[in-house]
This record gives sequence, C-alpha cells and structure tokens, in this order.
Amino acid sequence: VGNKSKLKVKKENLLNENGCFCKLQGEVDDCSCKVKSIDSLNNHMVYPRLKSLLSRNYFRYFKVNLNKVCPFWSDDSKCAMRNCAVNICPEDQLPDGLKKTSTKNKYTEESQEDCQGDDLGYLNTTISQESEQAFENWTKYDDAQETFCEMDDDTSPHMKYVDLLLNPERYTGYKGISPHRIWNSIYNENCFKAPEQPAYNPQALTDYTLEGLCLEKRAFYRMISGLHTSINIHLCHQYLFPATTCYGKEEWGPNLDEFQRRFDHTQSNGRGPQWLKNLYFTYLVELRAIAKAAPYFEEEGFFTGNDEEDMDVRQGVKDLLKVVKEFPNQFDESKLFIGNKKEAKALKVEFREHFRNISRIMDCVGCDKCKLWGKLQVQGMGTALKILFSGDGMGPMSTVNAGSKKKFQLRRTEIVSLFNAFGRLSMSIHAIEEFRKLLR
Ligand SMILES: Cc1cc2nc3c(=O)[nH]c(=O)nc-3n(C[C@H](O)[C@H](O)[C@H](O)COP(=O)(O)OP(=O)(O)OC[C@H]3O[C@@H](n4cnc5c(N)ncnc54)[C@H](O)[C@@H]3O)c2cc1C
Repeated sequence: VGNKSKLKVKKENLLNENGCFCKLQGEVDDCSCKVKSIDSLNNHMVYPRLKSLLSRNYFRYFKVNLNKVCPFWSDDSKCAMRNCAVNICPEDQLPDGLKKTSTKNKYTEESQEDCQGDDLGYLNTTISQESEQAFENWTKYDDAQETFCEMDDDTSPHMKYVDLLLNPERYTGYKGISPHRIWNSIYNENCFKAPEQPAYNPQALTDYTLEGLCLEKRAFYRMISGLHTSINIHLCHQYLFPATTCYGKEEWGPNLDEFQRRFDHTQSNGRGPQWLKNLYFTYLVELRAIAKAAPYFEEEGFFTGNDEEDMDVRQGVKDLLKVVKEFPNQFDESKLFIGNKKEAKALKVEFREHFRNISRIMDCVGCDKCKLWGKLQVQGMGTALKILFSGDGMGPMSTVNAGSKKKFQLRRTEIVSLFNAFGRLSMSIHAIEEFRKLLR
C-alpha cells in the first residue's frame, strides 16, 4: 500500500510539473492573489451560490440581436450543425415583468399612464423628427463615453429574448477557418503588441510575448486569453460523444483527451498551462467589479414582476456579495491608468476602442450558440470594465465621472451579462478541478 500511494504522489507531481496544471500555482500574474485561494473561494463559496442564482428568471433571460451583419467581412460560413442553433424564447413564456404587453413591465407606456393624469403638469412633448434623431445621436455618444462595448440597439425588431438555461454553452462543432479568423483578428488586430513584435500566428503557435508591454496592455491580453480559455474549457467539459453503436445514444460529458490536447504542456507547445492561468486573471477582474459595484447591486430591485421571486433573488445576490466583498486579495484597478494624466487618458481611450472593436467582432461568429455566449461574455466583461474604470464610486449617489452630474447606472442587460459572464468563469474554474480529479 505504501508503494502504491508513493507512486500516486509521484504521478500527481509529474502531472503538476509537466501536465496541464504546472502553472496553476503561486500568484496570478500581475496580481498579489494566489491561484489556490481563488480555487478555494470559487469552488466552495462562489460557484454554488452563482449556480443557484443564475437559474432564476431575472438572470436566465438575455435579450440579444443575433442577426446583426458582421461589419468586418462578408463571407462568414454559417454553422449548420444542430448544436449551433439557438432557441428563441416566445413572448408568452417570459416572466410578466419582461413581456412587452404586460402592465407589470415598468417600461411600457401603459404602465406609466398613472403618472400622467394631472393637467397642471402637462408638458408639450412634441419634438421634430430631426431633433429626435439628434437626441438619439447624443444619447448614443454619451453612452459610448462610458461603455466599453458596442451594445445591441434595444429598439431593433431583431432583439429577442433567449432562455440561457435552454441554450447552454457547450461543444457545438464550430471549428476551422471561421473561428480561427475571429481569434486571429482579436489577438492580432485588437490586442496590443510591442512595436518590434512579429504578427502573432495563433495556428502556427507563434509566441505572443508580453515583453515590453505596460500593465494595462498586459491586462488586456490576459483578460481576452482567459475568456478564450473559458470558452474552450466549456466545450471540453460539455463535449458531445457520438453513439458507439447503431442503436446507442450520443452522450454529453467531460472529454479529458480534448482538455489535454488544448492545455497540456507538451501537447500545446508549452503554452496551454499559461492560458489556464490567464483564466484566473479574468476571474479576478470580474470578481473585483462585482465587489466594487456591491453598493449599487444592494439597491437594485431585480424586477421580474413576481414579488416573491424578486425578494429571493435580492437575498441571493446579497449573500453572494457578502462572500465576494470579504475576499481579501482583490484585483487592484487603481494601479491602472495612472502616471502622466494626458497619456493615461489617451491609453484609456485606446483600451476602450480596442475592446469595443472586439464586441463588434462577436457579430461575425458563424455559429449562433457560440455567438450568443460570445456576445454575452464580452458584454459582461465590458460591464466589469465600465464599473472599474468609468465611475467615481458605486454608491447610489455616484456619478459617471468626477464632476459629472450623470448618475452611474447599469441597464438590466449589463447586470445580466456581468453575472452570467462571471458564472461562466466560475464554472470553468470548477471544471478544472474535475479534470484534475479525472487525471489522478
Ligand atoms: C467567440 C467564440 C465563441 C466560441 N464558442 C464555442 C462554443 O460555445 N462551443 C464550441 O464548441 N466552440 C466554440 N468556439 C470555437 C472554439 O473556441 C475553437 O475555435 C474551436 O474549437 C477550434 O479550436 P482550435 O483547437 O483550432 O483552437 P482555437 O481555440 O480556435 O484557438 C486558435 C489558436 O489560438 C491560440 N490559443 C488557444 N487558446 C488560447 C488562449 N486561451 N489564449 C491565447 N491563445 C490561445 C492557439 O495558438 C490556437 O491554435 C467559439 C469560438 C469563438 C471565436
């Protein structure tokens, strides 16, 4: 028995040194937080709470436009596989508060009639069409100053609610030229590179070096790479195994070989373990955004039109926020965009523009299911960046920028995408633990 357990320890050490997990130790790059403490926080505290919260009506319906034209290239090959399709949620199956026709929807004209009965307060609200257009443009401009994402236009007839629980992120079979073009464009055209660095060729595994890049630019790359890791972990974790006999059934489950192909030190030319570590960086950024915006979320109603459900969700969110706020080794956003004021401001603008571009690229994804989750996760990350870098604080009286009168606000879609995006990262870290066990 002694020899057996020694062998087991030896095998485990070998896996940790050479396998997928060799970098998952020590501190997360550019942060003072240990990988181990994130594993423990996430797997025991955050993951179970988020899992339950994200199944509630407020968080499970996401409004999205999957029909926007790709602004960068035209020949995107549409994935025709069954697993790429998204089921749209019919209006009658939505919670009351989200139905267009419902009097419980606090945004419909009917539900606002109560406030308009008083003649003395009459305002002539007619405005010319040109003025309306101008107002719309101003609002878009104002919004663009504070958001890091190109948001879908809420008035478009193509905006549809999707039930995220019925359309889980998992293996779809989307591979080849189309996703490679997306990742290539993201890393080569939208991540930052040192001037002397050659073009990154993701397929040829050319090294993407962070040497010579400032903290902000390193953070940008790590966040994107962490997102890429998370997407790929999900497809390995919820993989579709074909039926093995004529009468057998296909089965969903974790595919260890696929995980190793992507993240094992030897099989990925030494780069997979670092990609796994980047996931922890992305996690820390979104964790910090949720902690920072806690005072805002503590005041949020999480309205769906069902009082009991809304109260439960508020309670669940408060419970999660308590855990998140108590975590001591948070990402420190105050170290970014400091130094020379003019240069820091210009860098922030550049950072925001690059990120907005990545949100536009999501409309070029050629598989609807991947596009849905890609858009949601990029929007969620954009919301985290807005929280970390746009406001002067997060209390109910906070404003968008110091000196501005505009109150800091998040739209429902931003809250839904942030919590779900964080939920994806949380699930990925949890899945790593499962793969670790499978490898033992
Ligand atoms: C937005 C988006 C969403 C997607 N969603 C899904 C989905 O839900 N289900 C599904 O089955 N497929 C999805 N895909 C496809 C999936 O991500 C892969 O592109 C596909 O499985 C092909 O994998 P690959 O091995 O060729 O490498 P890819 O993942 O396509 O990567 C291309 C190259 O990038 C480099 N690379 C890989 N990982 C990282 C990293 N973490 N950081 C830095 N560089 C890296 C490597 O050099 C690799 O060769 C999605 C693709 C995109 C663009």
